Amino acid sequence: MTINTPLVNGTSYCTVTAYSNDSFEKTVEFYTRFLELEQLAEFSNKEAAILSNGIISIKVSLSVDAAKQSAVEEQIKQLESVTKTKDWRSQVSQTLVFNTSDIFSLQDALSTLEYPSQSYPSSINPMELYTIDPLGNIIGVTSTKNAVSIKPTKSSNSPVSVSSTNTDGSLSKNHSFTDLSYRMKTTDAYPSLPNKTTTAGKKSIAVMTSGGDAQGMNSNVRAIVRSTLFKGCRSFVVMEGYEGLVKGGPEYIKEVSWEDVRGWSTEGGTNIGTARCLEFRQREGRLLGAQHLIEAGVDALIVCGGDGSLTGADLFRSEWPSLIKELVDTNRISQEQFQRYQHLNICGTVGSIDNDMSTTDATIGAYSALDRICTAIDYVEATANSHSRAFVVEVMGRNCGWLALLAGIATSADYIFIPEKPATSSEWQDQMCDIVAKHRARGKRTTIVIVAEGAISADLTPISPADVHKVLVDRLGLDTRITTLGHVQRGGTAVAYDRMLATLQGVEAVNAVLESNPDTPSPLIAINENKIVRKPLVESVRLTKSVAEAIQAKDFKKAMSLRDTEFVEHLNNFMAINSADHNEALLPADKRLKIAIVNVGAPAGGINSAVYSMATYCMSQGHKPYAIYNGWSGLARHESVRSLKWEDMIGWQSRGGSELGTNRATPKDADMGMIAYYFQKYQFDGLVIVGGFEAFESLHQLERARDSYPAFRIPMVLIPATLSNNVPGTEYSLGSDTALNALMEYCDVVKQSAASTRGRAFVVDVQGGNSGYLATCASLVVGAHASYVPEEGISLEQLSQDIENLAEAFDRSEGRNGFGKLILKSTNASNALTAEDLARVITAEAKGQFDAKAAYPGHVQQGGLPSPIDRTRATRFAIRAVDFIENQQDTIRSAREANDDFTADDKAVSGTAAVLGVKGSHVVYTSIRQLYDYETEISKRMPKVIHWEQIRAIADHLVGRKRVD
Ligand SMILES: Nc1ncnc2c1ncn2[C@@H]1O[C@H](COP(=O)(O)OP(=O)(O)OP(=O)(O)O)[C@@H](O)[C@H]1O
Ligand SMILES: O=P(O)(O)OC[C@H]1O[C@](O)(CO)[C@@H](O)[C@@H]1O
Ligand SMILES: [Mg+2]
Repeated sequence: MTINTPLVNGTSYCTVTAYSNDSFEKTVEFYTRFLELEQLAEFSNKEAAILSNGIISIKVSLSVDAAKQSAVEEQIKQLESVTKTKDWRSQVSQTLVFNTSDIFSLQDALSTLEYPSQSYPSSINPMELYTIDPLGNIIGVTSTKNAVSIKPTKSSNSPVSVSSTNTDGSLSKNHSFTDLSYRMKTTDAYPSLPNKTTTAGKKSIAVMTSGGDAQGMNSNVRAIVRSTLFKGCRSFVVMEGYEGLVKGGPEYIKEVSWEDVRGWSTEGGTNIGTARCLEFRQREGRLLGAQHLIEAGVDALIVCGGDGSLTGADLFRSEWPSLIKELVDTNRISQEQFQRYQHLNICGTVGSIDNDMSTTDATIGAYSALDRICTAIDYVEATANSHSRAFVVEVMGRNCGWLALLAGIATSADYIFIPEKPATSSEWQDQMCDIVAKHRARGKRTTIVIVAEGAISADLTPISPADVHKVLVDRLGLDTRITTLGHVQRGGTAVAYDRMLATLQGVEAVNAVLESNPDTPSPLIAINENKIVRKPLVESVRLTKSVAEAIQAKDFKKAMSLRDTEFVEHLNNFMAINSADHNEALLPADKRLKIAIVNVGAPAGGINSAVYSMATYCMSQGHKPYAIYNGWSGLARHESVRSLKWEDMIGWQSRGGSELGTNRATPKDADMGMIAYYFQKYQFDGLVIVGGFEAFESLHQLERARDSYPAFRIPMVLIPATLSNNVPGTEYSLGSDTALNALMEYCDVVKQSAASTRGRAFVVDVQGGNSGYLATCASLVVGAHASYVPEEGISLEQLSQDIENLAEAFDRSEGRNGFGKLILKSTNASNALTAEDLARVITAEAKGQFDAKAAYPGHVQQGGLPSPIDRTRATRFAIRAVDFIENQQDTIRSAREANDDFTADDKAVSGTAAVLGVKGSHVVYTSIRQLYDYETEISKRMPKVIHWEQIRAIADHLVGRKRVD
């Protein structure tokens, strides 16, 4: 803390800094003291800042009354006592990583220090936090609402200025900082990159896979091995799960190197073997396990497995003291070993297709298994349709219904059976037959019923596919077949989501074991609301067990609540869309609306699913859904509006492309007047736009046109859908997952070709406009040697470094397989260099040692069928969009009634035209005004803040890419 001028009557300037990375409690105390100080002195100028490693700083100018001077000085001393005294500059890292929940708690305290700003209306952003570099320069501004921070990229060169103002409006700071194109946001969503440590005190970290194999386990092992080595530690794998521990020795507990896991991300199953090991369930088995770990000199064990494996891990942890005591007492380990291995440093990463572990939203493998199920059902649909048959499809999941539920939504199945929502035998029979019969009566030629392998009726009796088959045949006379998908569900390579999840969790698991001390509870690495987090293993195991107990006690509500955070919402969504208008509408007649939907921009996976879900949900609510075909130009030129009928949309949930037709014209391009005319004619009460940046532009234009055209004075909402994932207001757009998977599959094939050719690299040209999201995520999931994105550009220094790295890698390969190299280049990463040019440059520089070729996946990146993630998220978004239109009716009505000149400047009214987005797992709505005016780099068609910088760092780190700063 510095007091720049002595405290005297009048204004004195005082800088106070709190170091929140040290202790959160300390920081809270700091604020409390700070607020007390505010009671004693008048603050005329306040600045709150988040430093670049999460440290909080506050600067104030104090006007001190002479009578209170000593009290103020005393209070400042108190403040000093909760302020870290070490020289913090040496500790400040360049990466900002802070815990969002901490920030949210701190906001309450911070909001009392309202920091006014002219660049953001205070009603929108009551306060800004500043990111400050180690030398005290402001390098970014943060909205406390989003708890995001902004920092410039390293190779930046275009100046961006940030100004802040005092309470009286005078300029307080005007900073220019260089920022290449956009500012990157780093939150705690991703694990921090491990810092390289020295080999002093080298630890040995082992990883094993256990239980049923799951796609993505190999990515997890690869990330753990490489992060371990990067940290200067020794890396081991335990072969064959717990069996390897029980058997022990170098054959089962093997030391591995960086090269041993090369290319593993693209391989299915688990390359280090897995097993269901009976001996480990016995104490003697665990005793042997402990002995063998100690003999191998392993300090920490990371277990990738399902609920069973992690239950075993938890038991092993709790028994450890007694196990080593017995080992030393029976001379199976030495006193020295006994002393050294006092604590079992253990960590779980959840790998299982079942998604049945409490406290994590997704387990590694679950989305890949879902993908296999949806692909199989999409296939079955074709034959079912040909014969007009019913199919009962049994899916895995043990006692969890997640796979069946999500597959039910993604394939618009007619009926599902899951353990969490059982019915009595007569209830389910009647309900299923009623729904299937209604679907058939409306012309549906296929019937798909999904049965989770753990399905039960309300009295806990298992429901088998044969039971369901019998009812469909006996009561409905349907030609019915049973398809048991079996182990196909665990087959094939991991989808992109699982590769990312497994990789990020692997990196975090190594961080966790290295940071742990004997007092740290053993962690499980989970994903919550899209953030990689640590949970106490013991608690996760306890909660998981309580799901089974709740089902046994027939407390199904509790069982469901212990599943992942979206489970109940998914179930309600499934029920709402699958019965459409077959029953009495839910809303009374006066609440029923006419809602239009339109697709704008390029096709993206999930667009049809959004239309289908929106329309069927509207029907179940009692609304009338209208489709605008062929975008705004279709409407303006051909009045292409039709009300959507259930029977017209059969199969749309799973279909790629856009059934309604889409193009890039905005309302202004098409004809604003004609569009308003048709809105008036059809008396729409709400509008849902599905699309990317042109859809965003469209919403902006319509909202601004409300003053001139009363027909647009209705709630309007945008569902973001574009593979570029560049729509402001959301971290995720429909279609980006489909595109990522399409690109990933393409890259896997190209990489295989490169590996077989030996000495070859491919430069893959990646779509995405000015957004490097797709190239960045793809580089992580395919293990690309390097990626170039528009946000960073291509510097000659980095390019030459990458070529040098490439030469080194090919040198090391000595002609072995597995050395296919990929470089991903966003088309817009450079205006000067195409993928072709890059390939030529690399070939020339390689001087015959290797060569490079360009590869252009082009529009293949739009994907064929939408991925299950895009389908199920489309359903969630569409239903939320209709809810939004319902909820905004009163606001818009009173605004219409109150004012002939529609005052869209009013915040509540402008909020009725919004972008629906996802932040973490939360669906949020942000007004188009706020986004367009303050959060968008219009010329670049990009949000000002992007959230995935850390993925780039991790992708680079796992392939050993050297960066030129
Ligand atoms: N209660 C327990 N005590 C000791 N070990 C256990 C326990 N439960 C499971 N294990 C060990 O973990 C192994 C795997 O458990 P399980 O077969 O339940 O699979 P899982 O890890 O739940 O994975 P998945 O369900 O995806 O197949 C078991 O074979 C056993 O070796
Ligand atoms: O592969 P196994 O041993 O036959 O086990 C099948 C079980 O494993 C899982 O695939 C994963 O737990 C379950 O869904 C299924 O019940
Ligand atoms: Mg299990």
